[in-house]
Amino acid sequence: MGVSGAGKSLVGSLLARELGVPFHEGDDFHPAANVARMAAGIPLGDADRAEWLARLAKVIRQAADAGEGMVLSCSALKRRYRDRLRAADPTLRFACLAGARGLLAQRMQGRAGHYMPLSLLDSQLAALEPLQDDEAGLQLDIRLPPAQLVAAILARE
Ligand SMILES: Nc1ncnc2c1ncn2[C@@H]1O[C@H](COP(=O)(O)OP(=O)(O)O)[C@@H](O)[C@H]1O
Ligand SMILES: O=C(O)[C@H](O)[C@@H](O)[C@H](O)[C@H](O)COP(=O)(O)O
Repeated sequence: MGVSGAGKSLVGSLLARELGVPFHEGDDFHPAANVARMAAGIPLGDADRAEWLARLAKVIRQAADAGEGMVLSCSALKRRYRDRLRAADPTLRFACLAGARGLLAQRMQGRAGHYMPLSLLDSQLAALEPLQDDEAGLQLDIRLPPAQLVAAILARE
């Protein structure tokens, strides 16, 4: 989890590979209208994210019911979004990728062909509610190289 540019897709896919489990890219579950909003520079609100979260919860529940592990990259910016996802699998754990605005902006600008404009970074940071003490998971510093981030997550397995 984390704001745009935090490294969810990169770190999540590497983690899934290490674990030998499927990787799901949360962005792929946004309704087309959400992608259009973001591409137009309009931040998503709670109502926009409801269907997306329902789709993510379904993926989580299916894996849990099958007794299979998986890694899902998704922003999950607010506590209540994470509660919604945890309801699908109470054993869900979150790795929160966190860092400074400057580095996030640099990383957003450094990737090509993504619909998410840099202008939405501040709204993402404003919406972000960090992991709370009673939420299973860990917070990670995005200044670390991807392999070290993966190792830190695996060390908590
Ligand atoms: N820890 C890291 N160190 C160096 N580059 C990174 C790191 N994490 C991500 N990146 C790069 O930053 C950009 C944004 O990462 P990405 O995984 O697309 O973020 P998100 O999915 O959270 O939006 C990508 O170009 C990615 O390769
Ligand atoms: O809840 C949201 O507002 C979105 O999920 C958002 O956080 C996400 O960042 C975009 O979908 C762009 O995707 P990237 O995070 O891959 O840039």
